[in-house]
Amino acid sequence: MANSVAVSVDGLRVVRGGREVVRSVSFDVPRGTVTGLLGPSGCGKTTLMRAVVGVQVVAGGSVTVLGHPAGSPVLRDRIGYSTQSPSVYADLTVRENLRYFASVLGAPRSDVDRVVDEVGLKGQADQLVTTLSGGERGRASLAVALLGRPELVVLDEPTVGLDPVLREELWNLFHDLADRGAALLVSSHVMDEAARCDRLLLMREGELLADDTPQALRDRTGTPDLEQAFLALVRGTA
Ligand SMILES: Nc1ncnc2c1ncn2[C@@H]1O[C@H](COP(=O)(O)OP(=O)(O)OP(=O)(O)O)[C@@H](O)[C@H]1O
Repeated sequence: MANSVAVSVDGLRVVRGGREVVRSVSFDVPRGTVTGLLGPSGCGKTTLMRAVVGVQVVAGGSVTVLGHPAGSPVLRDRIGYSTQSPSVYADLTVRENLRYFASVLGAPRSDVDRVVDEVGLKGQADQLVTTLSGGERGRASLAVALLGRPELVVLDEPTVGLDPVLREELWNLFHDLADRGAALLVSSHVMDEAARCDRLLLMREGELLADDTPQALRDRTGTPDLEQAFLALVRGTA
């Protein structure tokens, strides 16, 4: 039987610029769920995601992804990662970018139309990336991360700058992907997105304050509001 844990992080420590920005963090990301990574700007979310996708030098601890050490070459086409800065070629159209990345990743060509549709860029598929809005460019990057149906999808603030309708559509897409068995690790610094996650990792100053379901966090802190729950955890009153 396949392991139900997609990512296992144990005692992870990361030092950047001479400062420990991730301090002994441990958690699992289960398959078939959307796990949210939430916390204020600068708390270490991107650094943690970089460690999971295997592009971050770590000072200690271990990160195991789909049964392999993070960064193993065998994981290359099993993980989709979308960074905060769009990583698509500005002088190509959306479709040209996706065809190129599909061939690099060995994903079927039919995937191009699927992911264009999933991120809601059908109307812009033949537009040059340079002419896209910021939100559209971000979605083009997201489309690249979804090529090849990765088992783990790591998305760094994928809904920044999007209107509420698009945000809703993308969160529905994330849950569809999880229902099909993928593990998603999605960061946000907007607390109202926390309620949309199956599980939450709340981070502050390089440490994990909580690793639980939204409901359990509300129950534990005695507040119906996740922002208030976060504040209660910060103040140590929960
Ligand atoms: N290359 C670097 N050199 C030195 N310090 C760094 C470097 N990259 C990040 N940091 C520091 O590490 C800490 C964590 O940064 P990180 O980008 O992981 O935060 P974040 O939670 O993703 O923030 P945001 O929500 O603003 O993107 C920050 O204090 C940041 O200033």
